[in-house]
Amino acid sequence: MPAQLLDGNALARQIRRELTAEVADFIENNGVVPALAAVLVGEDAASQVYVRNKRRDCEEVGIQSSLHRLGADATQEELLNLIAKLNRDETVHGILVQLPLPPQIDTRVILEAVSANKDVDAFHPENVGLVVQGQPRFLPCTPSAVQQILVRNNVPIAGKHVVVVGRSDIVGKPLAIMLGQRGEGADATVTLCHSRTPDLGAFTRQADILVAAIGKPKFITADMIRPGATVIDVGINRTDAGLVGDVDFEAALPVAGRITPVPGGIGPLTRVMLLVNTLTAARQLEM
Ligand SMILES: Nc1nc(=O)c2c([nH]1)NC[C@@H]1CN(c3ccc(C(=O)N[C@@H](CCC(=O)O)C(=O)O)cc3)C=[N+]21
Repeated sequence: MPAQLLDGNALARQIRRELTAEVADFIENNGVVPALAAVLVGEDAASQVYVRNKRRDCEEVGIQSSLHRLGADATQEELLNLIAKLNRDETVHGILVQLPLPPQIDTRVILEAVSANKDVDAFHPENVGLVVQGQPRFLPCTPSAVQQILVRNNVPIAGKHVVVVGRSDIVGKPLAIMLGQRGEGADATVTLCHSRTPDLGAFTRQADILVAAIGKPKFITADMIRPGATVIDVGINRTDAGLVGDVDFEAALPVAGRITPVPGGIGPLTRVMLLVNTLTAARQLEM
């Protein structure tokens, strides 16, 4: 039997429906519309598409969104000034600085400048620390998307062996921490593998849940998957053949027990988590 598809588009739609009601309630009770400010620096084509999609998502659930653009030659000071203005603006609850930033700008400096209370990406060191301590203010969007697609599809996590491949600050590292945490949707035994892991297949074949977050097209091949395992593909790789994940999907399908497609898997859910965090930010700031 081929793998069950874990449909990120369908789940994203369902969560947006739930959020629409919660946002309406919030507006009725507080007389304030939750608002996200997106900051886009430069002309990167993919970034423009992402930001447009995020704003469309906001509109669908009743969250206000604004777009703040700077040219590709913007200085760090200009960007810091814009962020300071958005930090002070009481009508803005969430701030998202789309990555990557141009080379003349120090990304760490920028991510630290965003008010931790408005940091809906959860990239600020204070918010990273709170996640590590199990007291999150916001959950990082892609790791949260992975956790939610598992939980909402009743994939058992507690006591299972999760193998995460890829140790980035925005996906692999926080995800490994979250799934290994004590509590709901967690309590897994987690192995974090990366580019310096020798005999990677020996690790991935032990996974009940295998998460591919490497950023290399079709890097995870069928022989690296334990039969029946749940395979979560976080990869978004633009190739001549279109958008492909980090997993060789066609080859994995007859081996895996469950699998997320690309597109239509973790990507759309990641965007939903930004909406969730924006509502959370509005609740915390308007209390
Ligand atoms: N501050 C910041 N926060 C981010 O969360 C952030 C970022 N910068 N920079 C870039 C990455 C990438 N990312 C994606 C989100 C959704 C899809 C997504 O919706 N993907 C669709 C396909 C969309 C398409 O065709 O490109 C899918 O997988 O079905 C993809 C990629 C968020 N990122």
